[in-house]
Amino acid sequence: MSIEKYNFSEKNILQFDTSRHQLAITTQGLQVYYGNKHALVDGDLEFERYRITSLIGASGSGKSTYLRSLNRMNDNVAKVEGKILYRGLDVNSSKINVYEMRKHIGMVFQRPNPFSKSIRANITFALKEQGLKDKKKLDEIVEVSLKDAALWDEVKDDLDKSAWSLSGGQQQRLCIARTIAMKPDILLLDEPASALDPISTSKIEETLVELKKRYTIIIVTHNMQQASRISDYTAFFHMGHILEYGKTKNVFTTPQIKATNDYISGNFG
Ligand SMILES: Nc1ncnc2c1ncn2[C@@H]1O[C@H](COP(=O)(O)OP(=O)(O)OP(=O)(O)O)[C@@H](O)[C@H]1O
Repeated sequence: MSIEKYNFSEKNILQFDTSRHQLAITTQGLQVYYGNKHALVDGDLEFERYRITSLIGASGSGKSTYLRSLNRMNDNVAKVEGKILYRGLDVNSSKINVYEMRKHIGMVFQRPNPFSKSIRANITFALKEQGLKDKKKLDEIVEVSLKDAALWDEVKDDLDKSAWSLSGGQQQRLCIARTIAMKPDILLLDEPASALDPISTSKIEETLVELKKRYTIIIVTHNMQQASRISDYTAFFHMGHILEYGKTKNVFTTPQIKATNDYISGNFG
């Protein structure tokens, strides 16, 4: 398939045939440099569709660098080499329309960052920018997205209140709702609960486990309990290398290498 600029639309990318394609996204030979700093040395991973994969490892090991490369958040910040294969296209190609691609591969950041707008407008803003005007349709997307992010019951009577009136945990679920309103295939989350209290954290975790029925989720986390509670697969990063990858249960109970064992048992990092 040729990759021309602006062709990242549904009709131009491969449709998933779930009987044949089990992988949502794959990276091959991904390497990232910040100037002379070789922050990601060998980023080869495959992400199974409709699963949660945790990226774990000590501070500075390259987890966020890897995650942010998956939807080109490192453009203009770092040099990214290698392939990111998604539905027949290389996301890392200079010919990709990054704006369109991010509708398919969405990201939620560490700190909740709702727009300074109403709860409703946080969800409808990008949709309206894209030309969706039908109020009924917009209302429907607001409701479905907030329900999917497990926030609807808490905010349904306050949709026109400022998003900033919400608690940190609610703001983060609003950011998840805002991202899934674009109907992405893949959700990237960079420590989405690290700034939240334990109750908000467990709500986010429950939400993610529900969401994996329809989305492929890749999450950076420092919280080992969180990784083992919610993820199907875990990748262990160490000094820019992905040293271990496998089913979460196996990585946590029978790690294959000492560095993984040391990290998950708290001996370093
Ligand atoms: N914008 C940047 N400019 C220069 N160096 C950077 C930049 N971002 C990250 N790095 C460096 O790249 C390496 C990997 O950082 P990265 O943030 O990916 O690690 P991490 O495993 O996600 O760490 P943490 O868990 O602390 O977020 C580190 O040495 C970091 O200092």
